[in-house]
Amino acid sequence: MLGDWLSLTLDGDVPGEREGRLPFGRYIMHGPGILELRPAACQDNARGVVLSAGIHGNETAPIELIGELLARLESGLLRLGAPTLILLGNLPAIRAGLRFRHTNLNRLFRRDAPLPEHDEGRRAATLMAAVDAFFARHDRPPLHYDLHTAIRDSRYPRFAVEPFDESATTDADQWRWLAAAGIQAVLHQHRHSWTFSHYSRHYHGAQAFTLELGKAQPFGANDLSLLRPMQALLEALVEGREPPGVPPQRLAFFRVARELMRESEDFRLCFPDDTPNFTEFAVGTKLAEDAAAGDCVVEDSPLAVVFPNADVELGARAALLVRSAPPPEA
Ligand SMILES: O=C(O)CCC(=O)N[C@@H](CCC(=O)O)C(=O)O
Ligand SMILES: [Zn+2]
Repeated sequence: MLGDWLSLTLDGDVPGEREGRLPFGRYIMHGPGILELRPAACQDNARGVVLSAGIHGNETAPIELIGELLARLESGLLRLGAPTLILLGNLPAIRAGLRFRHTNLNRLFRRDAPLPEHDEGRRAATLMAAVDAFFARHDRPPLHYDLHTAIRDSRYPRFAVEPFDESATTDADQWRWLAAAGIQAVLHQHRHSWTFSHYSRHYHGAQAFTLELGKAQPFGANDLSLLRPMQALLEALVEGREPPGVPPQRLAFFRVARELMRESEDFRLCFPDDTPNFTEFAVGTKLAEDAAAGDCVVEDSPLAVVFPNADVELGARAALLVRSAPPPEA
């Protein structure tokens, strides 16, 4: 049954059985794209694990990765040992192969602002409620990995975005696990970003990251062999085992210096569309022209660009401008 859950969900079918048995526990379908796995026996080290994918509908590799995880749980190759919530984000956008339909779902995860009255607004509310209920049900250290792929190539194809929060701290173990899982760089956010991983960190104190796992490709075109170390991390988490870790020296750390916002219709980035993430620009380089905000020029010291995208909504982020940062203290 679980092996079919992804395809049934994406076909828009309602699976007949909403609850069922697994070799080492039970599954409960709380709604479309919301699947909880409850272990028969919870391991001592188990976290409350939230894994989300498809928050952007065109980012398919993480969905395929989760499909493999579910198949291995169902066949008993993996021994479920941690409460786990699997979430598929923007279902209509996944079906259409689009990043989003009306607005970027990954900017809507906040409690203090009205949500838009369309698919993405309603989905954000549903996903937040699912996470709240899951973390309330399971008294385990909360963890949320929101799995994505990026539009462009990257000097570091696999990297983590650490959401900002004044009071949350990241356990040193996370860097060791992520390094062992093939993550190559970490980007610290500099302010609240209202993304899904930020939601879990800010409101639940979870160990939470957006994980960028390569470049976005259509279903079937992903090379999952590059994600085997990440698969090993996810498997350890759902089994409630302590994941493998390596010294995090191999991670490159960056901090956001500023966000480049699109303020007007008359906006353009002054570098080629296919510029890879983390490409560095020298002081004095003009990065963008905006009829309202004026030119954006690199000042003080070189800046690298991450997630450049001129084609965003007005008032949205068109790029993160980042600088290398010291590794966090162990
Ligand atoms: O490749 C791109 O330009 C976008 C990739 C993407 O979807 N990134 C996430 C990052 C979320 C975060 O800042 O934690 C996003 O933009 O939502
Ligand atoms: Zn994404």
